[in-house]
Amino acid sequence: MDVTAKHDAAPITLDRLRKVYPDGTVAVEELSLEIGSGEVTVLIGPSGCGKSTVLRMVNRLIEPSGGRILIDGSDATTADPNELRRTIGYVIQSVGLFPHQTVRANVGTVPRMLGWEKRRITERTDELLELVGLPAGQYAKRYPHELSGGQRQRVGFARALAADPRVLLMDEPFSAVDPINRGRLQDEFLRLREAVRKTTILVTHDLQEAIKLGDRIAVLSDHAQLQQYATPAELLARPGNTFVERFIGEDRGIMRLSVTPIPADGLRPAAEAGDGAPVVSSGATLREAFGAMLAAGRGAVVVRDGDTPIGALTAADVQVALASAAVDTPAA
Ligand SMILES: Nc1ncnc2c1ncn2[C@@H]1O[C@H](COP(=O)(O)OP(=O)(O)OP(=O)(O)O)[C@@H](O)[C@H]1O
Repeated sequence: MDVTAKHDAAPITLDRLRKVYPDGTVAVEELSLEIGSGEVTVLIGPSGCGKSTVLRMVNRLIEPSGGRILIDGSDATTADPNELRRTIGYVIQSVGLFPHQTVRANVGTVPRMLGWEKRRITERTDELLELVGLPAGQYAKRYPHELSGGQRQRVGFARALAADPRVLLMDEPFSAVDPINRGRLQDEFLRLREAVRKTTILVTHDLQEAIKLGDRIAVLSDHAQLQQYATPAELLARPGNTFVERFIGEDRGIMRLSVTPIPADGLRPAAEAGDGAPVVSSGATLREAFGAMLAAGRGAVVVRDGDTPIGALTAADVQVALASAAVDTPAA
């Protein structure tokens, strides 16, 4: 059985979505957002600005006070909440695994609710455990307390994918994990995304994470007011207003290095890098190229396409490439 995309991903439209809590708190004033099929959209903004409220309205853990949520064109706000949740994977910071159930039973939760045959559930859970790097032979029979925090998070991710949902909601999924494991889990998420393309809304307060994982980033201010909705490169090159500029902060230039590719047509002859210069691949970012120069104590790198050197890039070229990327990037 193929564990990867069976159901197509679905586009999501938030249409003038609103939430006022019973005590009168306006958590979401009126938010409209288009999320493309198979894309990862990150919601980011200051604490208390309404990110989790927005996310939890999509799977109706919180009932909207107004507006609509269209998933693949149909209105989620009028769907049966239980049925809706079976088509939406949900990953949260504290994972929420059932402590008295094995890893396999945890991952099989939704397929069991859907009445799948036992054998099909076992096959599916074992494949997903393999996919998230926890081979079933070793981990399926363990209980959550017999796993590390990062491993529990992976089980949570496998569980969210079990019934092949069209949509994934992730609320601070990596924030309870230490920085080293967080980096690994983020890398794994990127790898899994290639295999399992789900429309994903991810909430984080970590800008680096947003830039690394998001196809698009929605920057929100209090009451979930949308300040800018753009790709990471656009956001960093052209913050839409002073709120976004302040939110991104002074590391904007450095962060832009990691979203700007090496310019294929702006390279010098490879020989100009000199003997023994460090090598990077043509698909690398300016950050990787600059990092390789710093690590080797050299002023240039050789850029290779496979085994073939296609040119050289100097530290000064990095600066020029960054400046011209700002000009080339279309306005958000
Ligand atoms: N059940 C509730 N009743 C009243 N107000 C609430 C309730 N839940 C959340 N709020 C308020 O709604 C606002 C938005 O909360 P929410 O949890 O969505 O923010 P957030 O951006 O996810 O915050 P954080 O980044 O700190 O997790 C906050 O002012 C919060 O205090």
